Amino acid sequence: MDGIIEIKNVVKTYKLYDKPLERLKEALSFTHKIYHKEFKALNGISLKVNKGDAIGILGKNGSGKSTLLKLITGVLSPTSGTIEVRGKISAILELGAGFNPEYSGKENIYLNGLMMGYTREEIDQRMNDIISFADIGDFIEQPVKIYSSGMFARLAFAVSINVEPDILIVDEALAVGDVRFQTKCIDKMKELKSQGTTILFVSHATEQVKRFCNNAIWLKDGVIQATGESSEIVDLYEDFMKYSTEYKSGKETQLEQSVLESPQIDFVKPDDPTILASITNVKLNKERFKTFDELIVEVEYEVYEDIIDDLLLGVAIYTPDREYIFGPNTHLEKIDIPNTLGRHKVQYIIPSLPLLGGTFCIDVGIFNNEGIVCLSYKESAKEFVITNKYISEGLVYMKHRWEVIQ
Ligand SMILES: Nc1ncnc2c1ncn2[C@@H]1O[C@H](COP(=O)(O)OP(=O)(O)OP(=O)(O)O)[C@@H](O)[C@H]1O
Repeated sequence: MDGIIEIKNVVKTYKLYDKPLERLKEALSFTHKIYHKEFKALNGISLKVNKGDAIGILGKNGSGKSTLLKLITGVLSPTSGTIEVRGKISAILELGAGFNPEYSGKENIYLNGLMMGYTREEIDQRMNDIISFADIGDFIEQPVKIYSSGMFARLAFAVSINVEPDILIVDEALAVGDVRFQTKCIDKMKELKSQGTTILFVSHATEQVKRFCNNAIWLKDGVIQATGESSEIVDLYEDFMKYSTEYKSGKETQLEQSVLESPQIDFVKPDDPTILASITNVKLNKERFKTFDELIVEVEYEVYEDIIDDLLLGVAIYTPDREYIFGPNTHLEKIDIPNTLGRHKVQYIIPSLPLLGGTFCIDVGIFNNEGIVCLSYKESAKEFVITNKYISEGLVYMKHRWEVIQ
């Protein structure tokens, strides 16, 4: 089936001038001298949106979100590439766009409705719904130039969602309303969604995107960095914003290559007699997980003494900013590990990872004397990412139940 919006290889270039005068100089130049630099706000965007999709658009300031939405609504045209839209769009892009400041709220409702192709009679039929949704009292008869930004948002929203669009575009408009109004808008957007309206939704409130949208795209420097199920993309995006970890492809490997990059050489005792043991390799079963997946950390280590008493292995999980989450060791759990001369491998297995979304690091250490003397320690030996469907909020999923008492 064809998408309701199809974008193919779209580039949008802006001309940047160092001084405003240079724009004029360029326009008047007989020799066609170029005074501008070119800046690609969008660089090769391809996207297909299906009818009934609710798509969240994520990206930090300047990543190209508004430019993309303006291209879809036709306010801007692309420098190259094609955009096809099959349906009536209602958009709240910038508050105030499409409103005449001198007109009253009511007159602006007519203005907007007519611009969307409705007749006066059709607008009259919807007028009461729009006014009651906006809920700004007598201000509806006042010129909108005296409105607060909150009132403006109410009116703009009321108009946009009461005109039965095929595609509703909401760019950060909710942020200005109060919580009660936001709830009302989300409820109305849900209603539209259930009736098959396609929704494009830009919000810095990523939880809203997670809850409301089925899919999301993450724009970075004018290109689509990742696209997919909304809560997975939100997790990746939030991680990037917190830790600047680059998105890695979701390819799952059997046991991936060690970060320690030690080549597989024969076991050789080091010359340095103070080195009693050493961690030589750490592998994970994959680098991207979902909550409740099995995590396997395989630790390879070498012992250079005939025997090391009380040898213990610890594996710890941290957040990238070194918040300690969990760190058991073989001594505490009375597990014997090989402690004689040679190379050994031990697996640490969490059958069902309770961690919710995010990036995590694994430290690995071998010790003796109940963990007091460290023989070898690898900080952040491996890193893994957890992305999920929206199942809960917080850091870990705890077993729980609910009971209704009354
Ligand atoms: N008319 C313009 N002329 C020149 N550059 C522009 C113009 N409009 C936008 N840009 C630049 O294009 C880039 C993308 O801007 P855009 O407004 O699409 O980003 P955004 O993701 O919506 O940002 P924000 O979250 O701050 O609204 C930015 O670097 C911006 O400075």
